[in-house]
Amino acid sequence: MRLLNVDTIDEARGKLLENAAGKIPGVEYIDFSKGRNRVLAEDITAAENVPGFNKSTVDGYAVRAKDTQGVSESIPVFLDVVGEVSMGEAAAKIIFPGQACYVPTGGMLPEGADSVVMIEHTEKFDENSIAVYDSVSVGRNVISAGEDIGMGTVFLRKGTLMRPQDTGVLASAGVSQIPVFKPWKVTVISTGDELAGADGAIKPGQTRDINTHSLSAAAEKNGFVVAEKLVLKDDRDAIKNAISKTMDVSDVVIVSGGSSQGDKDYTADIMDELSDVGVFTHGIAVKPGKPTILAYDGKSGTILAGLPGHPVAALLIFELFIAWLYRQLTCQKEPKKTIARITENVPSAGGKATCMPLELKEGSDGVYDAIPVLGKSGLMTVLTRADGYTLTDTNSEGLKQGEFVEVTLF
Ligand SMILES: Nc1nc2c(c(=O)[nH]1)N[C@H]1C(S)=C(S)[C@@H](COP(=O)(O)OP(=O)(O)OC[C@H]3O[C@@H](n4cnc5c(N)ncnc54)[C@H](O)[C@@H]3O)O[C@H]1N2
Ligand code: MOO
Repeated sequence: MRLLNVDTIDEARGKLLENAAGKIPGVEYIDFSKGRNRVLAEDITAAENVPGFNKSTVDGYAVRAKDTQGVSESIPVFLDVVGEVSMGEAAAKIIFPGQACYVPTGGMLPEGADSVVMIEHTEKFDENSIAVYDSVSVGRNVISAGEDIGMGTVFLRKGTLMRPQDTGVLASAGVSQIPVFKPWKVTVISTGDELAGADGAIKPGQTRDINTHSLSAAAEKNGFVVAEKLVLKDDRDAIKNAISKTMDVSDVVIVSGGSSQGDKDYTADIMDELSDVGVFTHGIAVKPGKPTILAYDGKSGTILAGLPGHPVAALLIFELFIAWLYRQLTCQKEPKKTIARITENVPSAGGKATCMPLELKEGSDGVYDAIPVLGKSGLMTVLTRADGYTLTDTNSEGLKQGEFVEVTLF
């Protein structure tokens, strides 16, 4: 009997991290506006205050708050209007007690003013004065200089996966070039005599190639660059040649199919032959994905991953190991999780962690119900129906109806 000597998920991750510790991606500087989905390689410190001046958040009159103490709709205070601030220009006047200055929303507060009364709470009294019918406190209707970001403070951390709001905050602070981790170059090789393309009719016994496309899409989703996509027959030499060639131009070479124990399952042997560290994991205690192969070649600095041919397993294992490793090496946070209530019992896979796809529906009490999407790992719709997955412990007895679990969203 040839049984795989399986690692737990944590053991396999530990070995991956240890062997690929040198794979921390290099750093490149790019225009901040092109940063979406890239990962910051350094903390970003503000070289200027944001905003750079005390800024009104309303159209109104800049005043000294003290002057409006005790004021109400029936007891106004009369202030002299000494001028008007223009948008985009420095406020020239100084506001002394008893004075006010018109300021538009976004305009700069004149020196001496510490608050703004909204225009609708004032009335023109004569050419040069207003009646104020509202009492304001210091800072009212004002964003203070540096309130958003103080000069010299770190406002984005290394490891941030850039979202639109991060692009916005960089713009606000005048940071035009940002250091980001270089994306890994990933080659995706699908193997199998049965594989056919997406176009045209297929013959009985053929299967349309899914993994080349889904794994390339997963690579791109994680910010990687797909170096090559190849679809090969179960031909040992052809597979070996392809892996050997693409190792020179890739950080990761993924081979889907041929990971198991069949007569034509060459992937593990080939990866072992081509890498100096060799295969350090063949078999992981996870369902789906048990036959996964992990190897490392220190000479070329290539991670070799043999993913199971079953498309659901291939995609989940990519996320659990390859995307996870990149996140670890680039100091990223793990994807957000939500809590949801399992709607039915799901038995455990016996000594294996289960990566269970789940569909989320909002329950009557506002808490998410998590409906297990049951189905074999050869059925791609299992993942299209799912909103995320939960990962059970290796020794778990399974999921119990009504139990709350953490769901990682896709
Ligand atoms: N005797 C055993 N057989 C199998 C075991 C086992 O432990 N003992 N494990 C099963 C599990 S679990 C998995 S997962 C698969 C892994 O198989 P391979 O990685 O060797 O992949 P193949 O045999 O080549 O293919 C499996 C299945 O997936 C389809 N496939 C493969 N590549 C693609 C692709 N690019 N796009 C779409 N579908 C693909 C292929 O046609 C097969 O149906 O082994 C089990 N067997
Ligand atoms: O790994 Mo297999 O994916 O359990 O189907």
